[in-house]
Amino acid sequence: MNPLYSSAEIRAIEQAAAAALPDGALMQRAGQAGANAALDLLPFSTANAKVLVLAGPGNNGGDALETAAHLAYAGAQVTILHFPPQSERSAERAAAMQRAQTSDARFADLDAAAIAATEWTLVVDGLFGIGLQRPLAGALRAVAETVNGLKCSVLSLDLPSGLDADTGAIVGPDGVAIHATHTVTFIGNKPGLHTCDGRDYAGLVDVSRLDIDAAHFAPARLHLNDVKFFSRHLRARRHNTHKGSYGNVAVIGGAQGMTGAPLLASRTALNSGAGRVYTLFVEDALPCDFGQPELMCRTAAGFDLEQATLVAGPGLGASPYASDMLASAIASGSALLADADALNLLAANPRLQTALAQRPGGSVLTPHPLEAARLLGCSIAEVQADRVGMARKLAAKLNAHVVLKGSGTVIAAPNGDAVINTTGNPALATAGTGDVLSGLCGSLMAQGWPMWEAALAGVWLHGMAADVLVTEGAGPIGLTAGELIPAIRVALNRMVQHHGR
Ligand SMILES: NC(=O)C1=CN([C@@H]2O[C@H](COP(=O)(O)OP(=O)(O)OC[C@H]3O[C@@H](n4cnc5c(N)ncnc54)[C@H](O)[C@@H]3O)[C@@H](O)[C@H]2O)[C@@H](O)CC1
Ligand SMILES: [K+]
Repeated sequence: MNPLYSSAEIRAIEQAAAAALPDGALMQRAGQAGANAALDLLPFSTANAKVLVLAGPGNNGGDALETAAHLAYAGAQVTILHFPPQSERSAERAAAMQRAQTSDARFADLDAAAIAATEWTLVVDGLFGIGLQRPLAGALRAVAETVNGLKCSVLSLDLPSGLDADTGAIVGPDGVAIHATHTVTFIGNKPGLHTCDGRDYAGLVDVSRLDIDAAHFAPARLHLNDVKFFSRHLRARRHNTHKGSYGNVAVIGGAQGMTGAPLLASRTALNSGAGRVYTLFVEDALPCDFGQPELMCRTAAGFDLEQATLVAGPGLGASPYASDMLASAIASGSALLADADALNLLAANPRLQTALAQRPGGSVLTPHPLEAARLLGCSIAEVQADRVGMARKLAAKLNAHVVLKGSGTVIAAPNGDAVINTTGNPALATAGTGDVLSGLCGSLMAQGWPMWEAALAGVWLHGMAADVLVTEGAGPIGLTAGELIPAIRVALNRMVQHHGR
C-alpha cells in the first residue's frame, strides 16, 4: 500500500536484486522506463520532437544515456548534454555511454544561452538521483536554472536533480533543483517526492519497479496516505441511533480576540458528525454562535472534561488560566487533541510535556512547522530539512500521534510508523484551516475512531475538500477556512457511501 523507501533502503534493494541479474540490467530497465515515460509526453510523430537529455556524472546519468539511445531509436531528435564522470565509473554506465554514442543521438556542449534559444519538446533530467551530495553549482546550476525557465515538459529520472530523495528539501545552502512536470522514479517511491519541496518540484510521479522481485522489498515503515488505511472506520449510520451515539466534542480555546478559532473548530466538529459540540471559552463566553446555534457555548470553568473528546488550543492564548485548563485536559481521562496555543503552552512547560507523554491513551498533536520547532527546541529550517524524521522524533518524545502540517503533511505514530498525505493544495495556506483540521480530527475521535485513523482520515478529507473547492474555482487564491466545512461534510458522506458498511 504505497510504500516509501529511503535512499539507503533503495540501495539495499538494488544490490540484492542486481546480484541475481546480468550486469547492467537495472540501468537498462531504468533507461527503458525513462524512454517509455518520455514517449508518453511526445507527440505521435516522434520525428518532430526535439528532446534535450541531461546526463550527469553518476548512474543517474547512465539512466539518461540509456533513455537517450531509446528515444533516438524511436526517431526523436535527441541532443545529449553530458557531464562526464570525474573518475572511473561503473561498467554499466560505460555500456550506456556506448549505446548512446552508437545511436543517432547528438552530443553537444550547450551553454545556458544555447539551451534557452532552442524550442525543445521535452527535457529529460538525468543529472543526479539518490547520489547527490552537495548543491548544484557552476555549469550544473546554470543548466538547472535555464531548464526551469523553459516552457516545455520536463521529465526527471528517479527524482528532480537537486532534491534530497529522503527529505524533499532542495540540497543547499542556496541550492537549486530541476522543476519537473513529471518524474519517473525507480525501484520504489521516495518520501522526498511528496513532502517539503517535493510536491512542487516532482510534478506527476510514476513508479517503475524495474521488475524487481517482491521478495527484495522489506516491509516499509513509511507510506503515502490512502483511504484503505482508514476505510474500515467509515461506517454507514444505523437508523436506531441518536445524538448520544456519535460522541461529544469540547473545544477549549477562545481567549479574548480569538473567538473565531474555537468556533471554526467547533463548527467543523459538528458538520463532520459529532453528536454534541461544546465550545469552551477560557475568558468570557459568547452567548451563542449565531451562525451555528447548535453549538453549546460555555465558559471552560466548571465544565466536566470527562464527558467529551477534547480539542484544546484554538485561540486558547497564553494566560496562566489557559495553561491550567490545558493541564486539566491532559490530566483528564478523555481523548485529547492539542493544537495551536496548546502546543505553544506545552513547548514552554516541560512539566506539561511530561504529563502529556504519560497519558495512558496518548494524544494527537497537530503542529505546523513553527510549533513543532518550539516543541523540539530547534529551528523551523531544521524541521523542514527532515519533516518525516522530526515528526517521528516529536511523536516518540511526547508519546503522541503527530500531524506535522505543511506541503506533504506527515502523520507519525510513537512507534515510528509514518504516513505522508497526498491531498491538499496551497489554498490551505490561510488563517483558520488548522482550526478546521483539529475540529475534524476531534470529531472523528469522538465518533469512536482510533487516534491514528482519525488523523489519517482527517488530513485526507481536509486536503480533499480543498482540492474539490479549487477544482470548482474557489481557490487556491482567497479560499477561506470556513468554506472547507461544507466541502468536508460532502467528502465524508461520499466516502461513507463508497466505502462504508
Ligand atoms: N543504485 C540503484 O539502486 C540504481 C540506480 N540507478 C540510478 O542511479 C542513481 C544513483 O546513482 P549514483 O549513486 O551514481 O548517484 P548519482 O547519479 O545521483 O550521482 C552521483 C555522482 O555525482 C557526484 N555528485 C554528487 N553531487 C554532486 C554535485 N552537486 N555536483 C557534482 N557532482 C556531484 C558524485 O560524486 C557521484 O559521482 C539513481 O538515482 C538511479 O537514477 C538506476 O540505474 C537503477 C539502479
Ligand atoms: K534526475
